Amino acid sequence: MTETTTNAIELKNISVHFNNGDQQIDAVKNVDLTIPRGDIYGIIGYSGAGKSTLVRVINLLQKPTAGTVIVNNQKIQQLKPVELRQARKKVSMIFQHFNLMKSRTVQGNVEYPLLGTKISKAERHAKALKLLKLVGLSEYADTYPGQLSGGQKQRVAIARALASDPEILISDEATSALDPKTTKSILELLKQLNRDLNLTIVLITHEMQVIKSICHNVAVMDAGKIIERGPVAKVFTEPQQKLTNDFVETSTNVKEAIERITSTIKISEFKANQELMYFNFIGNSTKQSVVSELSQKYSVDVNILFANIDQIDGENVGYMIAIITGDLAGFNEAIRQMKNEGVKTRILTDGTLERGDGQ
Ligand SMILES: Nc1ncnc2c1ncn2[C@@H]1O[C@H](COP(=O)(O)OP(=O)(O)OP(=O)(O)O)[C@@H](O)[C@H]1O
Repeated sequence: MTETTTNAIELKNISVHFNNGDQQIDAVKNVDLTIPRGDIYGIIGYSGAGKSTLVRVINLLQKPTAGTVIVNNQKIQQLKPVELRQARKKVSMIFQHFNLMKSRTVQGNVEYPLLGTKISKAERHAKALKLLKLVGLSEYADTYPGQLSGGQKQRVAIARALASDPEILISDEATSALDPKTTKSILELLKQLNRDLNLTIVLITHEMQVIKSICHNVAVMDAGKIIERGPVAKVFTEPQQKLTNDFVETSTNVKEAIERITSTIKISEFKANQELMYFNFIGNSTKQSVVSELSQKYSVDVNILFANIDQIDGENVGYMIAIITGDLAGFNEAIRQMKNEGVKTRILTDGTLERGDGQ
């Protein structure tokens, strides 16, 4: 008997090895992963990190070499084939390339998972139409996939994935082939399904932007391991690993901004009372309050070169790069005060975020 929990998925000490001729590939190495019911959980990593292999373990599309897979409180490796078939229906997948059948209509594609089940033809039709309405494609029932845009195809794939009334939806790079606007609309749809159907969503991506827009929690994978995990707002503002930091900086444009700024201004010509600084703040601190606090309270001058505010899992997160001019005492006091208020500061002396730490 497995203990009953509120977790949708528990992977315990999972390893997956492939044999490629003489070579063994360790695609997943001793991974533990717990995903609460109703969560939107992101898994991010570069190509080859082992993300797809790991999520395919959830419905045993990929048998793990070692470890335990618990889905909906069932140890699914112990299920009989007929029970496993039932359990698998509760876990649906969507993919980057939609995998629709060209020769069937949109409605035919959505009905496909219901063929061979006990429900009647009329019920099947009604269910497909209801799902097409849910994904905003009612008027496309008789259309063929070839006549649809990428975003519409993904909506059909989502409707088809929902046909078996799943409790878990796995999205494997489902927005990677879509433009930014369409990506946004598909992510909005996933968010809505998570909310309205209490669908647990496991979302694989290589883009932190995607994680940021809909996930509550995130795990970062590298070379078969989870190297960092936690609530998205925390991982975003306090990345512990360099790889995580790279993903964060790329998605916030901070890295690009630093490169642009340090190539256009000459830090070597700064006066003794000038610093190039990076600020990062969550929640109520705003660009205005950071700037006004610095300039009014501590008599330092702030010349903003870059500023950006992000929404991460419902929280405001701000990033700012500025040249600060002022006397040392006021400057140090300002930094101390901001640190107390949760504003992170770094001196970008050599043009990178790695060196020079005002914290
Ligand atoms: N069936 C297989 N046989 C042999 N090696 C495999 C197999 N499936 C995956 N691999 C290898 O396992 C490693 C992890 O692959 P996986 O597809 O899980 O990574 P990923 O993070 O999902 O990357 P991508 O985003 O490119 O799909 C890679 O080195 C890959 O070549």
